[in-house]
Amino acid sequence: MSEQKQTVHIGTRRSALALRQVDLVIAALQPHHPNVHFQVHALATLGDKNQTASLPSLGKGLWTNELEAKLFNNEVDFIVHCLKDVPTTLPEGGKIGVVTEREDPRDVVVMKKKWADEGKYKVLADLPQGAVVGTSSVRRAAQLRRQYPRLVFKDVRGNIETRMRKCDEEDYDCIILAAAGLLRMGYDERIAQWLDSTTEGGGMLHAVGQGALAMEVREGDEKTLEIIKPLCHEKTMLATFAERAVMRSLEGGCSVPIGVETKWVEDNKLQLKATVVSLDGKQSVDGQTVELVKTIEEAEEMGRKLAEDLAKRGAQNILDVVNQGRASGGALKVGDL
Ligand SMILES: NCc1[nH]cc(CCC(=O)O)c1CC(=O)O
Repeated sequence: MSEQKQTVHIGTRRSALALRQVDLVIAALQPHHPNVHFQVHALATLGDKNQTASLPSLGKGLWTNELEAKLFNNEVDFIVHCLKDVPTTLPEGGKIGVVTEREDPRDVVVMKKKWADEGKYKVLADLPQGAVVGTSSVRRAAQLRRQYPRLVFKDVRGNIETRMRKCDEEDYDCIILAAAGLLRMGYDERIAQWLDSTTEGGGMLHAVGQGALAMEVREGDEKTLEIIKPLCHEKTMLATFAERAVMRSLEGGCSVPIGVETKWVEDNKLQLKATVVSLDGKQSVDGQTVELVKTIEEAEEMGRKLAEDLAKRGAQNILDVVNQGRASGGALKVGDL
């Protein structure tokens, strides 16, 4: 008699990217658990439903709250998140059990199709005075304002396909996206320029956790943890937990102008860079450190220490202005400045 199949329930957003990510997770887990049926539960979160408001105005948990409700009422056994969308402090009872091996964490430029086809503009430095860059990320807008003060920044909301369509058809010259989303969806050919701390002409540091997937479980659910742990990538988990500690210590959220970059420079030595930039791009505080990191605790302590260094050198003042502006309903759209 065939062995009874066990069913494991997975929660996910229902965007094309999120569904693609769950497919990748199931394809990687199934060989480890041939007798498990993975059942996908997809839903729209606040961030998916509200495609018009600025991201900062939607608050923390805009990509996760509804999924965590299903986790805590036992409708799902774990959630597949984009780690960068997971607030740095989880609700009571939630735990990040697994972080997958990271896709390329960089941000990239997608040029308007007309410009790409004509070869008119290839990189940000080619764009003329007043050219329009689409992004709803204050992190992206603040850093690029600093590097390219002649450019104009304008909100662009929606999933990857929607944002590329708006770029091609509406009043944008380019948009800024995460490479990871484009690569997972097979849109590699739309990548015009890669942006990181070494980009010629001016780049930027990526979002905390960008490019990594996180699997959230109920605290103490060792059974589910046992099922998903084959996908845990230690170096990515350590690096992203150091990044998350920077943001947590600066009391930032998903929508604050904090950029990071991590790199394993020797076997167990982690290089951590971070930057905090004012929304208008005119003030910034940058820092970096290299430390021996072998445990989550060491990773988080590294992030905390760098955050304290940044705060002492003016980063906290920059973030206080950002948060005061938000509290008074100030500039919440990247185009408001
Ligand atoms: N909510 C936006 C979001 N969350 C995660 C990704 C990219 C995929 C990743 O970082 O793993 C994106 C799209 C983007 O920033 O362009």
